Amino acid sequence: MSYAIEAKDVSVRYKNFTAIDQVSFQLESGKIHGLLGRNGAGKTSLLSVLSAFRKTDTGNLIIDGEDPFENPRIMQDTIFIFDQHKDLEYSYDKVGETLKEMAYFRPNFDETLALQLAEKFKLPLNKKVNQLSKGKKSAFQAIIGLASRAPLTIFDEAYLGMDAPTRETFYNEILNDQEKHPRTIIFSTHLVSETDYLFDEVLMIHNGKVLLQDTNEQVISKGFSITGSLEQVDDFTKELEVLNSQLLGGTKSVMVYGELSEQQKNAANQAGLDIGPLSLHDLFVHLTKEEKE
Ligand SMILES: Nc1ncnc2c1ncn2[C@@H]1O[C@H](COP(=O)(O)OP(=O)(O)OP(=O)(O)O)[C@@H](O)[C@H]1O
Repeated sequence: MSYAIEAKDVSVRYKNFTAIDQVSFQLESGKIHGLLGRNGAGKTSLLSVLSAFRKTDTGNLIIDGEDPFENPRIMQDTIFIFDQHKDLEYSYDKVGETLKEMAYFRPNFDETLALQLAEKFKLPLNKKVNQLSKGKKSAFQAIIGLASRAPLTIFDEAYLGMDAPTRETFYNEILNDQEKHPRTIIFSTHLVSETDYLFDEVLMIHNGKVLLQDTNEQVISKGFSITGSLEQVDDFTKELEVLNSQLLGGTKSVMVYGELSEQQKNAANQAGLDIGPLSLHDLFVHLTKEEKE
């Protein structure tokens, strides 16, 4: 199974508004891809074409070698979990029965896993789906997403309504099952600080454009905090991309994004500057900051 994705000049438009603007990227199969973007960045719009819900307005999208739109094979192999709480209001069947019935619709559905997860998420199997609380409805959908073991599994802010311990269970179960049954997972979020450990690769979008795409490791390796005396920090960072800076008395601390050579790191040490790492959260917050914020 090789659910690699290739997007070339893909746009998504709503009448005159361009939500995704000629983006190109490749997503490797069998990996967990973090799709990061602020509110309105275009995450759901992009996922709507990746999940074959709608056709791209420009460009080419190839999933597992084919155009996914109206493609029964790719659609069967894709699961798109998003906030469907309104639809679930019309689900009058019991949780346990609904999970068991999923096997009819999803060829790889693992009923045993679904029931184990229902126990972990403390889902009452005898309750009707529409009677579940908001967080439990999200857990119910997350279980379907995981137990379907779809070659292309898409979670669009699928944790909405879950409390913090439940979200952690969800994240850990993604990692557990992915280790045993690798698939291509796209996980969209702006809760970067609590999800960063999930991602093999990161696709950051902003105002409908790709801001960066790389392995999580590579992205992190380009973020640094540099702290020291005001003059030394200013001198050292004059050629670097400074994301943010803070001044406390005569001490300045800046966040920079870019490669630092060993020579530059040695020079910083000699100048008495402290160099530290940045988190994916820090990078996300500062790389997507608008000028007036
Ligand atoms: N049906 C629509 N008609 C017009 N504009 C839309 C429509 N759906 C989305 N948009 C616009 O497209 C842009 C991207 O929206 P989208 O929902 O894809 O963002 P998002 O990154 O998923 O945001 P959030 O994190 O807030 O869910 C926004 O400016 C939004 O207002």
